[in-house]
Amino acid sequence: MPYNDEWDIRITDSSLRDGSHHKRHQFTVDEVVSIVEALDDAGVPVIEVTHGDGLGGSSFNYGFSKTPEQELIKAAAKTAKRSKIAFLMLPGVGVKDDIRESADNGGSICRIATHCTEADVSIQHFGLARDLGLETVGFLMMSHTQPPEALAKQARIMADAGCQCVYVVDSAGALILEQTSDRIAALVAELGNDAQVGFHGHENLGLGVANSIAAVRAGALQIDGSVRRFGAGAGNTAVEAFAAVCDKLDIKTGIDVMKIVDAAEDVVRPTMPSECNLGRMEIMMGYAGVYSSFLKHAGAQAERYGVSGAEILLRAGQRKLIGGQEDQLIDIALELAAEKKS
Ligand SMILES: C[C@H](O)CC(=O)C(=O)O
Ligand SMILES: [Mn+2]
Repeated sequence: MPYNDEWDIRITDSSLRDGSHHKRHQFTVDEVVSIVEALDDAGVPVIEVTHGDGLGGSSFNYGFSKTPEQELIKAAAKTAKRSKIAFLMLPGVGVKDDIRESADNGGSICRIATHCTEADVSIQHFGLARDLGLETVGFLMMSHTQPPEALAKQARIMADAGCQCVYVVDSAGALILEQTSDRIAALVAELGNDAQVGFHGHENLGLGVANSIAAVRAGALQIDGSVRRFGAGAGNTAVEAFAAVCDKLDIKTGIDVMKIVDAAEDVVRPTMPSECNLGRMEIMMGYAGVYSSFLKHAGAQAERYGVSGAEILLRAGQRKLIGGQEDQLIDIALELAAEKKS
């Protein structure tokens, strides 16, 4: 079943949220306005704008924002003519008042993210979002760590709480083709008509676009990406490449391929501090199953303690660290430094 009359699937661009990790949360209002203008004009249906770690993420632990995220959400909503503006919140990092403020500032899609075994912490937030008349999306982060059946049970908790689309979130860019489609298929089977299923990919093993196509073939109706891959780790599925592939496969996205490739090159790239690399640290994240937003934190600790960033990430994967445990990267760096001395 297609998403609606216009699209077979709906694409959400996350460059102004997931890209915030790569930019160390330094977006300005002018940058947000120029990116939203270009994406809106290219037909991107949804644009997500928030601190990389969601509402309330601006902090010592995650990194302070240059511009308050509510100003960015407001500017995005004022600029967009057709695109809807989404925002992300992680219960505990953000609070319910952040959702109310984002809605007041023009955000219309509330995306609630939890670790993929802890969907129950999202229940009250989905309730609030629906009461406010917002569209709702649920994010099961680090989905590679759980088998399809376990993820489907967590998706059911979100759907029963009022979530209208549950995402398999490959936070570590660790899923490989069938591992993606098996998870999507399990959620589709569990949710039926109760909620849609989505996929959020990362490029740490170079599989973002291929995994997203596998997800669509397994029944996903919503797909995330970031123009120019502007996201954490090696970045997200490139929206422009994915839109082009969909066009060739006759999957309707509503995105104008010529306009989105221009937006990627001429508007988004100049706002990026650098291209999102697929170097040894990023590959290690996909290989070891590490949360993509750990990249900058691991890099900083590697430099501070004179140890290998790739080693830090490998150990983070072995310890199965999850979002919120950024401080443990310091312990690992200290441990590696001590081993180096002895
Ligand atoms: C808060 C995270 O950055 C959410 C996300 O994009 C992911 O887990 O991937
Ligand atoms: Mn992500």
